[in-house]
Amino acid sequence: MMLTELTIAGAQGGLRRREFSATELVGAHVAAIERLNGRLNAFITVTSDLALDAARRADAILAGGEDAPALTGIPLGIKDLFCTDGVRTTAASRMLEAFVPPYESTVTANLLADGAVFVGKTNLDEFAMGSANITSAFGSVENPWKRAGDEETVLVPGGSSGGSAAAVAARLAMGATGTDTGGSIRQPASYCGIAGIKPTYGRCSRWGTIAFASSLDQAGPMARTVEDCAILLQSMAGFDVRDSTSVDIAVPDYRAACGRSLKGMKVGIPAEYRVAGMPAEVEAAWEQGIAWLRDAGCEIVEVSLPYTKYGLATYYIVAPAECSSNLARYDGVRFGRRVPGESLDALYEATRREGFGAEVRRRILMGTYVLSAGYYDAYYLRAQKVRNLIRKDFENAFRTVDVLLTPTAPSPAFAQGEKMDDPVQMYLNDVFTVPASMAGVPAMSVPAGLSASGLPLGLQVIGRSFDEESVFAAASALERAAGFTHRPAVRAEVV
Ligand SMILES: NC(=O)C[C@H](N)C(=O)O
Repeated sequence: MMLTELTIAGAQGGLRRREFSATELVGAHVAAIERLNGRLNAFITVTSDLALDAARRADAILAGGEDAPALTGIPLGIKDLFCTDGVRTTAASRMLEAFVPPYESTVTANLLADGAVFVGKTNLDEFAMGSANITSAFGSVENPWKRAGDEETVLVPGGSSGGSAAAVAARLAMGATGTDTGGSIRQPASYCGIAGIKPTYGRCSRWGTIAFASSLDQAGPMARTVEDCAILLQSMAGFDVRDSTSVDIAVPDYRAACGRSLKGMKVGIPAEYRVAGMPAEVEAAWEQGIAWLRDAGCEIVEVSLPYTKYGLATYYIVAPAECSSNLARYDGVRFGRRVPGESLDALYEATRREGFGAEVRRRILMGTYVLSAGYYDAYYLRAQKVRNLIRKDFENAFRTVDVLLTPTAPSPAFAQGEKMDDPVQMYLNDVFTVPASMAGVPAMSVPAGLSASGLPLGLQVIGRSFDEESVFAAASALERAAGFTHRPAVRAEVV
């Protein structure tokens, strides 16, 4: 049996039926990481020994009988933005190169309590700022997919959770955690041919997740199937007194929502997402998705989200503003890197100049500018007002429909080196994902098919606040209709 090909749902059964042990399952993934991570660079830190120890403990628990927690023995990658007790957590930044947290984030603590085994910390854009995983201080990540007939060109995995997406696609982990501020789970999932959900803002605790833009950051799972994402989110989600923005409402049975009948579900197609210049194949994948949902019994309704066109512009005001404030803590005094200087100001400057990469500095500068006296009203305050209008757009749409369907990204994965010198081109990758982030509503990317060049294209399902169940139901119907069994060129079994 090819253990690295299993889904989480499949492995849960196999472990309980003793078809293989957790040590074998984790061992197969650790071996795959050892063979492939040198090339893909999906992990910043590999924790093989810790993982194999945890796998042995998992086997002892599984031997103990039926009530082993749900994720016992399941190997996962953890985005290196989640603090992990005793395991280095870098945010892919030189600033935190040697930071070993003395505590565990709530999301990873929840996964550990359910028995999950962490095989390592996955690469990302520095402080989660980027859409191609090229801003990491630990080097870029290679997308395991190749354009048809072109083994040479290295493609980006998307970002910022690019290491998580590449690791899951290449079968180095069965699932992974991601975080999504403006698309960081959904866009890399789309580029790497896997599923990923950004839950409703407030569904997962942000405690112990290194902050980028606190009013937008949300943790979520990435895995090869919709059901596996449901299984992971079940564990990750929940109220936490330590995060005042986490919401105290019950977490429903997400797995039961997968495969639920869609008869009578109303699906909105937002007119404003038909942007000029969208590649024909992305549009075609979208039309196909609409047809699949109609065939599954949904009623398709045209809706309007008029403020969508301001989504990107306002995101790139609000997110940098919050980032400039959150990242002020990296001053060389309290923790992280310190570069000595003759005065306190000199120490701050030297530390921040050396510790932050170009994209992080750009965001801090933009953020500081839009928050500064004289510009605050013109930019930040206005952006917040527009954000409210974007949120109202969604509220209005969800009065008549249950979910929305859109493409996840305007293109398939692009080549490393492309769009590097043009930040605005890079920001445009987020055009379809950012509005749901601004509104705080849940949104999921699911693989829908391949482009003419043989690369995965994702579709996005957006739902009402706290109604991830409808999102899972629609996404699993799309997954079934798409029958996406394609696998990337670079993966565990082919090396
Ligand atoms: N963090 C994210 O959601 C990624 C987004 N592309 C950004 O650069 O802000």
